[in-house]
Amino acid sequence: MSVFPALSLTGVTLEYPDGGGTLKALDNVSLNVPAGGILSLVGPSGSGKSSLLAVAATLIRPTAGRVEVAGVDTSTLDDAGRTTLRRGRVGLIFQQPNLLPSLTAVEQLIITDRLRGQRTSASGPRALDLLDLVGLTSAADKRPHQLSGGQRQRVNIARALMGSPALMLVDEPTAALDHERSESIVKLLVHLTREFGFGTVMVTHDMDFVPLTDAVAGMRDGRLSSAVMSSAAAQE
Ligand SMILES: Nc1ncnc2c1ncn2[C@@H]1O[C@H](COP(=O)(O)OP(=O)(O)OP(=O)(O)O)[C@@H](O)[C@H]1O
Repeated sequence: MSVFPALSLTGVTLEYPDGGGTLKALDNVSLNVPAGGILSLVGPSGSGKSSLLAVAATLIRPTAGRVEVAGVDTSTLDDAGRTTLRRGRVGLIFQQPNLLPSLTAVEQLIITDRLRGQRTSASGPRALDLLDLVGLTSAADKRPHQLSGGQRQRVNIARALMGSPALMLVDEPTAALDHERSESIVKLLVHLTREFGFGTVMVTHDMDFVPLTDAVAGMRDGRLSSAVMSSAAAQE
């Protein structure tokens, strides 16, 4: 497992122009997510949760502060370097799986290797292994309209594992699912976090599943309450 935290934010502030002034979407946020640990991020609408994920994903540069992904200080990278880091080391899982309607489950995974510029015969077997791991062995040849909401989210998760992510950023993965399916998706994310040794930040509105994760941090008005992540949990 990596000696570096999967994600380290130090004094991160993100301002948006707002009328004549500025709005602080993130206000001096510091956070460490160890490899193999999973953090729940909760907070009211507009508190800055998506902004935190966007900064961690290197999609937005912060106004101030430091963002390190797997030990890489992202402020030292140009746009191309950030894109390479994101494609190679960051997995993104959103509420809506955004699968391509014409592709089968296994093709949804293989295409991500192509997008990374990797044309290798290993993509197919790896994609099938990952579908197996998320419980979709028999659904590899099905297209999105033939899958349930929970199965689509599992394809989405397997797709995010195709690179070798050090950091997994997950935004409301269960918002479209019933309670039982939601719980099994969160349990799967916890299991994969341990198994693959990446760090995970999961935004959730559902407090029921927070105890399944290692720690919880609350956001309010761009500020983060302390999130102490047990390294013991990360090393289980
Ligand atoms: N592109 C933008 N331009 C200007 N202001 C923005 C932009 N994106 C977000 N904001 C503002 O930044 C603040 C934080 O927004 P953010 O989307 O991060 O909150 P959130 O906690 O993810 O909300 P939700 O739970 O509704 O998704 C809000 O006040 C929002 O209006």
